[in-house]
Amino acid sequence: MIELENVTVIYNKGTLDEKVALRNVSLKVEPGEFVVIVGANGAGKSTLLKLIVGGVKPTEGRCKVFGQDVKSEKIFKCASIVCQDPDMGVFPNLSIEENLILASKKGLRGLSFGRIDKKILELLISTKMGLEQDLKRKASKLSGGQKQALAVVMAVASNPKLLLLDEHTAALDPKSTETVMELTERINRDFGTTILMITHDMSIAEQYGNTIVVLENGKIVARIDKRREKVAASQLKAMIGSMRISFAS
Ligand SMILES: Nc1ncnc2c1ncn2[C@@H]1O[C@H](COP(=O)(O)OP(=O)(O)OP(=O)(O)O)[C@@H](O)[C@H]1O
Repeated sequence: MIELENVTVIYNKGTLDEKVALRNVSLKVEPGEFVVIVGANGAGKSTLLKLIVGGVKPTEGRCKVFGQDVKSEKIFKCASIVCQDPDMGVFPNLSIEENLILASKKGLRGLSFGRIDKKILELLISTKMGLEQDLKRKASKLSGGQKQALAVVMAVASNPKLLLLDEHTAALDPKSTETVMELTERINRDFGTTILMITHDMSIAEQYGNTIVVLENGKIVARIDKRREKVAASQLKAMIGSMRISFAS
């Protein structure tokens, strides 16, 4: 599904501001995998996600998604992204229902509002956040946790093959974090959606996903298959170097 071959990304190449963000990175992600990406600030995690959606191009090497070189307009139809700010993932002046219907029509022309898909409504109910109780409520009236749960459900409303999550629980309290992570896991398990998730929370990395990719200074320094070996949050912290980052756990 995703194949990076010796990818190097250099920002502002040839200028005084030149910055190597990824160095000779090779990575394969299979369909249905749930990959957790960890690493200190500046390690290159967001650059990796930007590469996959075509936001940056490899300076060297090759990045293929769905078997082809990345073309942003094609990726847009098959992938969704949720970032860390709960206000970025929802349309505040639209109701919960309108947000979901709009999200399900991603990439289609026109805004014909219809009904919410049964599968999406069930997913919303499964969060136990009460979102389904008043679908006419404006998104601006929701709590941060509710907004982020809605943003994740919206992200899968268009049946994407790939879900990219950039610290999507970073702004949430522990209870909402657990709810949103359980929702994330359910999407991977029940829909088979491939997930790439960045987190600074090592207890989340320990608990969720099947693969952990550790980035350091633009290089992949470890790829851990959790189905074969267990890894504790404390080990991950030690691996990254706890002096260089403040962890949530
Ligand atoms: N648009 C840009 N122009 C120049 N340098 C950039 C740009 N984006 C990122 N960088 C640099 O590239 C390196 C990798 O950045 P990136 O955002 O990928 O790291 P990260 O691991 O996601 O960090 P964080 O955990 O702080 O979000 C950093 O040194 C950063 O300063």
